[in-house]
Amino acid sequence: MASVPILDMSLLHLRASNARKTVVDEIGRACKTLGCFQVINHGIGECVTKDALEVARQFFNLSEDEKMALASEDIMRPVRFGANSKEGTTQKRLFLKHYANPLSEWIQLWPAAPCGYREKMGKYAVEARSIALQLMDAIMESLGLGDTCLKDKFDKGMQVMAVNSYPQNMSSAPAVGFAPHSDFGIITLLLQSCQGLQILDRGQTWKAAPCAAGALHVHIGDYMEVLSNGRYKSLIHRAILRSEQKRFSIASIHGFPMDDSVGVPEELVDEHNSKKYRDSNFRDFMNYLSSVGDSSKKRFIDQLKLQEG
Ligand SMILES: O=C(O)CCC(=O)C(=O)O
Ligand SMILES: [Fe+2]
Repeated sequence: MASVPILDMSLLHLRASNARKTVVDEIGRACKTLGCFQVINHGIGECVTKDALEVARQFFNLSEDEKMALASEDIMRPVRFGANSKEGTTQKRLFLKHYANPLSEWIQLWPAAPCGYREKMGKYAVEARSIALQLMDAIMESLGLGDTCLKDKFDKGMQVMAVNSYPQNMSSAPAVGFAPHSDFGIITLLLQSCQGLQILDRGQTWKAAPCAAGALHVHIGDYMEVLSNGRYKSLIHRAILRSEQKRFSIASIHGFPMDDSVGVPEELVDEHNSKKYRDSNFRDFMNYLSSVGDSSKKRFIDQLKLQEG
């Protein structure tokens, strides 16, 4: 099992004391040494997370035809349903992806069934976004960029919800349900119905991530690697199938506004630290994705790296 720091988010609100600084430093250390951490006391109620996982389960329980009628397979569409059979794994992960911010703009495109999907997933999406904003602020603060104009970009930033369903592993051999990858966004909040997430630690060893009740898993995406000029590397992770049961997870991925370019902040570039990544935006990522397909072993971040020297 990976030793993932569990941080108390309520301490972030104590601006007047040293408590906030202590947590910000701990977050910075976790981002640097591991690329992920987990948070407790984040303020999202237990019934909100339970309801979101429950409507996810109900969505995947619909017939194939019903699911296909509620979402498109087209990679460029805002509500997308698909399977990972192309990812080189033997058993299928099903996924539903949709945008979530601003919610009022997207929610009417979300699946109209099962009953309560929009309301319950929407409630979780809004709360997850609020946590993500607080965490992105804290992470920028840990880089010494607390007062930059990035706040506005975070506020108007995009949010993609990836709702995943993994079958029970029926074979006696371990099986990967989601091939190794890093997420393209700035940070990802991951809610899991049970254990199954594995992270590649800095010793290049796969370790199971804990799944404690009430804790949310947070990891660094490719765009945070760019925003930190490589100080915080995006986390490579995968999901394995459980032999005991089906598994569901909801990844809430947070980025800049869709058309805004993400680049290395000038504060992080000097004569000792060259700019390590080129500017890009979400559309560049989508174009990259449609050019390589889901099966790519390459990571988007590798396309952004500038040559040293
Ligand atoms: O199901 C999981 O634990 C991982 C999901 C994931 O990595 C993703 O949706 O990007
Ligand atoms: Fe992921």
